[in-house]
Order: sequence, then structure tokens, then C-alpha cells
Amino acid sequence: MGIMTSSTTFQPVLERIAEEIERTPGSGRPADYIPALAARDPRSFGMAAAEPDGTVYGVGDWRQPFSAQSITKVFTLALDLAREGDALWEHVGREPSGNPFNSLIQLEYENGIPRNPFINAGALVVTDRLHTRTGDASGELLAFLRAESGNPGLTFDKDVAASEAAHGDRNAALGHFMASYGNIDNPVPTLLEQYFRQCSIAASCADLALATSFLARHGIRADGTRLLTRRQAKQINAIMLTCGTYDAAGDFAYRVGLPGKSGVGGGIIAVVPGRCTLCVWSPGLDERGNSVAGVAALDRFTTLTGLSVF
Ligand SMILES: NC(=O)CC[C@H](N)C(=O)O
Repeated sequence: MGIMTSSTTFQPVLERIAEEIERTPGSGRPADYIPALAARDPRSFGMAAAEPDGTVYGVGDWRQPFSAQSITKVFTLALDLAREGDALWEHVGREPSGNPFNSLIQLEYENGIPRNPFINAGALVVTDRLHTRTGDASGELLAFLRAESGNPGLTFDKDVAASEAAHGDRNAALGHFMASYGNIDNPVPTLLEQYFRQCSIAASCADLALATSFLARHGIRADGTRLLTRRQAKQINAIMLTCGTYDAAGDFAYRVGLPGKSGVGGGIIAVVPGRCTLCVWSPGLDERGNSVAGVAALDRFTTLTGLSVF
């Protein structure tokens, strides 16, 4: 297959990738620290590509909802940045952490200011600030995802949220620790409830590829209104590239060459600015919490199409 031109449909390349993935034995394991996620079939695989005009292509389980988890951190960041602008960066950094997504270790050295908005500590800060500004951070997020995906049926998965809350000691520790530095406004239990609801949102590859399209459209929402300035959209894409897959961000950039964001539900979103967005889902994770087949599929996509930011 040659390098893609702007008029090419993405369907054949997605089909080819799905065939290749099917031929490679499934590897990785579903997240087991959130019991409700452990039950997923690691062989599930879906992939969608959305063009900026809303055309979506897909293969496999691309219409099956899965737990969005940390993918939602991209959207809460966008929603908060749109409201508060650069003041946010006094409360959370923009550097890769080089540590696992739920690590506590850097926080004390860095006085309760998390390295970036995509590790759990940073996402807690962003959700806290969005909650202060809107009174309902997770509700704001859900409304945004419904509007951008065009799917009014998107909803929270109460079982996943409850399962995570019941095993949420580490996120609670992060929240309380940052509160001790004055970097959390809301009561920590309120914040955790918001954060677990946020992570529990169930959505398909098609939904999430469409919901990410504002980043391919340089900040413009599905209805044509502007959420982010072009510069802010560029900034979020840059943070996805450097921090979106945690301590594997270097390897993800090396293999895939796109801004991306993973979640422990096995989903990964990625952006080809100006051209398309992608969402791939397969629940088997590597030891850093990224979908094994998902990264492989995105690697194949950029290799086969020649579409990457490099
Ligand atoms: N990497 C992830 O998807 C982590 C999100 C998960 N809800 C957690 O806080 O542990």
C-alpha cells in the first residue's frame, strides 16, 4: 500500500491492520487492579479513524463500548484549559514523568505539583479545577463527549466507578497528599467521586475518535464553535506526545509518531493534526498500562499510511 493522499478512504488500511492483529497471538493482560475491568476478553480488538468532517471508518469491535479510563484526561484538560487558560500551569507541570501513571514518588520532591496532566496526580488537579469552575466536572465531561461523538447514549458505568472507588487507596493518597500542599480546592472525597465517574465513562472507538476530532481541527468543536485556540490545541497535542502513554511515551513516539493517550481499559486515542483522529481498543495491557495490540495497530497505521507528525 502506498502513502495515502488526502482523498483516500481509511477503510482498506484499517482492514489490513485488523487482519494482521488477528494473526498475531494476543498478548498483554487486562487491568486487574480495577476488578470490574479484569473480566474483559483480551482478544477483543477494534479500531476507528475519523476525518475532521465527521466521516468515520472502523473495523472489528469498533462500535463496542469499553471503559475510557485515562483517555478522558485529554478532554478534562481541554475543558479546563478553555476556561482558565495558562493559570492552570501554576498547578500542574508539562514534563514527562518517567514514572508509572499512579506513582507518588515525585510529588513530595516537587511540592505537590504533579509533573503533567496525564498521570493520575495531574489529572486529579485538572478535575478538581474543572469541578470548581463548573460545579460538576464529570457531568461537563459527559455532555462534551455526547456532543462531540453525536452519541447521546454515552454514560457512566456505575459498576466500574464503584469497583475503582473500592480499590482507590492510591488515588486517595495522591489526592490527600496534594491537598496537604494546598493544590486541591474541593474536599478529597468529592474529587475522588468526580474522578472515578470520569474514568468510568463507557464509549466505543467510533465515539472516542469523533470526540477527539477537535484536536485534529485545531480546537474547533463538532458544531463549528471554537473550544481551544489553535495554540492551545497544539499544546495539548504536544503534551499527549510527550506524556500520553506515561513512562512509555518515548517508545510510543518512536513507534507511532503521533500524539496519543492511553487508558487502562485498553483504549488509545491518537491525532494526526489536520487529517484524522484514531481510536483503537484491545484490553490486553503491557506492564506500563498501554494496550499491546493497540500500540501495534497504531504503529502499523502510521507505517502503512505515512501519516505521522514526523
Ligand atoms: N491509566 C489509567 O487509565 C488509570 C485510570 C484509572 N482510573 C486510575 O486512576 O488508576
